[in-house]
Amino acid sequence: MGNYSYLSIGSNIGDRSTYIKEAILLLDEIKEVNVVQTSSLYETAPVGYLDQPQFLNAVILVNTGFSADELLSVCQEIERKLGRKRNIHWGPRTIDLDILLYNHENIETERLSVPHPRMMERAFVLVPLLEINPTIMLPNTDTPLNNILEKLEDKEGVQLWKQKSGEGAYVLFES
Ligand SMILES: Nc1ncnc2c1ncn2[C@@H]1O[C@H](COP(=O)(O)OP(=O)(O)OP(=O)(O)O)[C@@H](O)[C@H]1O
Ligand SMILES: Nc1nc2c(c(=O)[nH]1)N=C(CO)CN2
Repeated sequence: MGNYSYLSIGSNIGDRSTYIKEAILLLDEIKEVNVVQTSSLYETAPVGYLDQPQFLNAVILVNTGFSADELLSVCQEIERKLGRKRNIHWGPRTIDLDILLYNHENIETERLSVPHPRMMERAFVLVPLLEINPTIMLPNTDTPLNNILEKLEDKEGVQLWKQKSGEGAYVLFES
């Protein structure tokens, strides 16, 4: 499967870490998706809509035969399976799966913008992303994402919650 994509995962309702593990399992079960790397889990202060519980966030790297649009549909199906309700914009959710990057492509359609349009202003995305790829560059630029993270104020709002142990898809599943 020739495509690589980084996905951001977040949850701030219920058993947050189980929702995140379930989402990773459901993705990895799909024939056309292979979860290659998983970041640690981070507890993060909500941004955008502040009156809601702390999130758990992670970033994963998948290898996939799907197009970016097909991958988005798969992510939205997993959100539905895990009971995501869209009541308040940026509000609380059982699970959220966003496409951060897809190969080195720039994509702009009705339903999909890649790179994710808000990823550069989100320490809850950049910290786990840089954990699994410390030298990642903003696609088609010579800008290291680490330089962007250094300038963000909300780094303090991102705290390690569960350190991953080893590499691969299931590093968060050990008890
Ligand atoms: N890169 C992307 N990843 C996921 N959804 C995207 C992306 N680009 C555009 N979208 C569109 O955004 C719409 C709203 O997504 P969602 O409700 O998950 O937003 P959110 O995750 O709460 O907010 P944010 O997009 O700021 O993280 C989706 O229906 C989807 O069509
Ligand atoms: N800490 C944190 N804040 C958020 C998050 C998130 O995943 N983590 N997701 C949002 C909408 O996608 C809005 N705000």
